Amino acid sequence: MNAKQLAAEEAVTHIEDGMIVGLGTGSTSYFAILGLAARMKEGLRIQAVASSQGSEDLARQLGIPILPFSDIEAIDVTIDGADEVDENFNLIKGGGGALLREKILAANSRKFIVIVDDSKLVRRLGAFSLPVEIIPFAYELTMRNLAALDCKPTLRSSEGKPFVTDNGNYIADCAFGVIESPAELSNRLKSIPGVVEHGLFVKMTETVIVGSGEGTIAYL
Ligand SMILES: O=C(CO)[C@H](O)[C@H](O)COP(=O)(O)O
Repeated sequence: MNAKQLAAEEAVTHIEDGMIVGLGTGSTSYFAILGLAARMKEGLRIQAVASSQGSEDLARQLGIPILPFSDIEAIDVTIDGADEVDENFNLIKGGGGALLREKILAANSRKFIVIVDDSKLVRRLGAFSLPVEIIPFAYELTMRNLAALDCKPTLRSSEGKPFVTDNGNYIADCAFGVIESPAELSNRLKSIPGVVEHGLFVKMTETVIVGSGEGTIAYL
């Protein structure tokens, strides 16, 4: 079993009958969705909400019921991956482009479990370019305002065209280098008109499960 799968399968053991589960996005969350479906085959009863169309489609294929948001008050547990986790449990997310929906799910969850392989652990965030979701209108100006925060923004592309999120927006991947203060940068990014959301998750989780290539699982 690979490191991502190990972390994902451990996270799934936290899910109990009757829970509403938030489904993350990405290759680690993929294993969590498979793990939930496997537990449902053994009798677990859950309902879910998803952070991307891809995760929703996968869940439906596997028979995991997806609820409309109008039917829920809160999410019991969300399980999701991350691109970087620092020593204070701050995260960079959005490598898969789903950061906006992922943050909405995490912010509305009683518990947010982050699952990663050990390559994602860093002392300080920033080696991974920070994904920032921006609206397409005047995105060139928004990118200039991002660059003024002392980073190098690159418009994410796919097959020669701008990558478009599930929300119809673009992603600017911003190379900051070491991020000294995630909380301060979060506020500065949110103050730029045209920025919808960014991939800094500041103090949003208390549970990080790490799988390693040696087959071990650790809770941070
Ligand atoms: O934030 C995400 C998607 O927007 C993912 O959780 C993050 O990119 C990690 O991906 P993976 O599990 O494939 O390594």
